[in-house]
Amino acid sequence: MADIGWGALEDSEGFGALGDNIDDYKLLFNNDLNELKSTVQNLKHAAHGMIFAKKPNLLWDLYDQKGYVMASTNNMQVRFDGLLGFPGGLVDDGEEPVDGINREMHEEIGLDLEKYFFSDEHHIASYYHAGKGLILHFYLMEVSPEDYCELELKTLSAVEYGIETCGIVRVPLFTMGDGVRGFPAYLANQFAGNARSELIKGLLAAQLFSEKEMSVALKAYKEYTESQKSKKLL
Ligand SMILES: O=c1[nH]cnc2c1ncn2[C@@H]1O[C@H](COP(=O)(O)OP(=O)(O)O)[C@@H](O)[C@H]1O
Repeated sequence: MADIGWGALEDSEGFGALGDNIDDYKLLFNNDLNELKSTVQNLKHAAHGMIFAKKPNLLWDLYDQKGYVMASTNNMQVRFDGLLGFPGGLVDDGEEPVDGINREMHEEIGLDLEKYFFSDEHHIASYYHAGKGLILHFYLMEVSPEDYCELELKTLSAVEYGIETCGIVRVPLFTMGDGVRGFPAYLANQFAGNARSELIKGLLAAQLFSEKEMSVALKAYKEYTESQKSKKLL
């Protein structure tokens, strides 16, 4: 494989560097955000969003699917860099995060901004990574199941499809008989930034999972990843 290094990507490669510890991402409250803006020079912002629809139905007459969650594009494993993440991206200098997410949503999933756009009301959390000088803003938007399916189809003709985005995936919202396959196994993928935590937060905020259901799923995910550490996989 040719090693061509970073080239033109060099300026931004540090933001996506692998090996983050989830504790590096601190949840911000309004005052924290204002204080950071006045005290830290060269803060960089990124904004990502989860689009979901609620449609309880039984997959194979067995598993309650609860609904649809577009937890990805802009690159999920499937991202250009091999990771999973939500649509969105870096906010341009001088741009507001909410304008950044709308721009990125249009570029990456072809979101029709005349019909759907993210506003401050959709913002549910922001996180700060001090080492990277990066603030991640996370948004959540519900659409109807019919519109969700239409949005999915549009992703194939988005400007960035095949470049930054390699296709969307739906997140399985159920757990199978072995207690791992389904949502817990999905969590064991590699995610960009703190997208795994954002997904968990988004599913709870959307009331697609109860706290109890989530804690059972997280326990299964943790036990599974722990058990994999001692396995020879290749
Ligand atoms: O879904 C996500 N949630 C949280 N952080 C993410 C997600 N996707 C990417 N990131 C992080 O956001 C930053 C910007 O990456 P991204 O690839 O989205 O921006 P870009 O497409 O503008 O280069 C990186 O630090 C990356 O690790």
